[in-house]
Amino acid sequence: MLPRAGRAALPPLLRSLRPAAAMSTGSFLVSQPLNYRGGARLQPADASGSETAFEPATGRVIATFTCSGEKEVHLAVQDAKAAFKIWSQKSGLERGRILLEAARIIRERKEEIATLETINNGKSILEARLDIDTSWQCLEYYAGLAGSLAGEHIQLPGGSFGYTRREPLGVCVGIGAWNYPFQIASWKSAPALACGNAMVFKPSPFTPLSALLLAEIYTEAGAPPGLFNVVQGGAATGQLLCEHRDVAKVSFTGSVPTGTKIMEMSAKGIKPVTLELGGKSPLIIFEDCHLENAVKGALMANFLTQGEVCCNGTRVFVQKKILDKFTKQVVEQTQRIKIGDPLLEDTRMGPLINRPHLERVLGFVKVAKEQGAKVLCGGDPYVPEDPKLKNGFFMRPCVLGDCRDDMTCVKEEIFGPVMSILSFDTEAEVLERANNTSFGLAAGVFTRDLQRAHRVVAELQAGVCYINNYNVSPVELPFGGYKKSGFGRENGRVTIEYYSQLKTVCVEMGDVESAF
Ligand SMILES: NC(=O)c1ccc[n+]([C@@H]2O[C@H](COP(=O)([O-])OP(=O)(O)OC[C@H]3O[C@@H](n4cnc5c(N)ncnc54)[C@H](O)[C@@H]3O)[C@@H](O)[C@H]2O)c1
Ligand SMILES: O=CCc1c[nH]c2ccc(O)cc12
Repeated sequence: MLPRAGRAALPPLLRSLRPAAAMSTGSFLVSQPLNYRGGARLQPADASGSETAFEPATGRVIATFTCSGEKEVHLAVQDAKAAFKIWSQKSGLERGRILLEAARIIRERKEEIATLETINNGKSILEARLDIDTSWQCLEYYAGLAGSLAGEHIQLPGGSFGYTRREPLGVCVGIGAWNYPFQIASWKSAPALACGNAMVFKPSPFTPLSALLLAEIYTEAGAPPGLFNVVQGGAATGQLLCEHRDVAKVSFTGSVPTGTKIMEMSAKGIKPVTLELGGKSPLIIFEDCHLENAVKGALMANFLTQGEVCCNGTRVFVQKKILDKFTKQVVEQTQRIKIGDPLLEDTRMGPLINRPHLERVLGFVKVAKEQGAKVLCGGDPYVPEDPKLKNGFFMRPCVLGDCRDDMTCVKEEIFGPVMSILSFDTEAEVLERANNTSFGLAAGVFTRDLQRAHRVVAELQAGVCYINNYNVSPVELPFGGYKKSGFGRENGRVTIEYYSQLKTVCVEMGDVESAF
């Protein structure tokens, strides 16, 4: 085991986060620099504007920070390049050992990281803890794979042979969305580092904080300075990263419009990209399902992280015979969801990410009503009793009935707690309708008929399909989309291929047979 830095060597954010009192709703503030480069937190060398981060539960500003300009982005990439030289020479086993140590530290600090995530994102502490679990599990998983990365040996005529080497790409850029800040940083960095790459990560400017903890943890675990760097900023900073000539790959999680721009920029530099984009996923409930599980599945498919989840099954197709019974139970359970201070143990839904996003989601509900959908519950702003939450970005989770395929709420990604219920008659009909979208991230089926379940998922145009469950994401399984929901995968063995390149070596054991 490599030596760990002592507690006294801990950088300031980590230490400042330790006192529990500073980690309660309505009191957390950050004033330290939020960039991380070369193994230390620092102010960026130059600026491209500034941003503010909020605590969604109270509407308070918790951090104001400088967005990185061209110089800072360049320095971060250079630091990553220097670290890459050292890191890529280590054996997979050595890299795996450091990832394992980082996973252990994340587990040890789970409560602190989850609390920070809840304060900055608004998701319930219960969910934040699960996110952190999936994060350290991801590091453990790729730590395990790192030691077994290998090429092939291929026998050729006359004793000659060839072999392949799986080599890292170099400096990889990760660009994240705000809904799973720590998890996105972990899911991108773990496979990248396991393969021998270095990374510069840019979080969403709405959630700049938790990626810094990950950076500090990698350093504490023994990663060379510069191996994992954090630059803060929005579109301009992201663009500088994508266009930098020393960046070998971009892995992006976010919206389709931004994904399109990232792909255009990467195309100019012939850089491989992974795009984890949006969705409007179908969840199909057949009349022979286990109803209680299907109802639970529909809530899981729609209301985690206030509905701000890319793979949510927001088009809930229910076979006619069970429509009324299913809808009644879904509405009853949705109305029981406890909304409030996300740091309280019994809260199950916190605030949305910010005021403009809340207004946007409420706007979708308004349009749905105008287009003939029936609001069966929620869909309005919510003001918790606790006075410190009166400026928070809360709404009540919404179930829309009488939905049709041509409605805006059924066609567009809302990214909030709004479930649209649609009815159907036959398997062929529902498959046709479920696939009638330009997205293809996820899909779900609830049925007791195993043959039907597999027949239906084989026809669904989606990268991730669930049978009799929804929104579980074990790190062993690849995750990613079809169609406009993106390409490339995160998690699972296959992601190694997205963070490495194959070199073929051809070895001649005889004389050269020249054609000349
Ligand atoms: N498929 C997935 O795994 C997944 C996961 C989470 C979120 N999402 C999607 O992300 C969206 C919500 O997240 P968001 O609002 O943060 O998305 P977004 O596309 O607005 O921003 C994502 C990231 O890209 C950066 N960015 C913005 N413009 C850029 C540019 N021109 N060049 C480089 N970087 C740029 C942002 O600063 C942010 O860090 C939803 O559509 C959701 O479905 C998808
Ligand atoms: O929000 C969409 C799905 C998701 C949940 N956690 C992560 C982490 C990294 C991603 O690229 C996507 C997701």
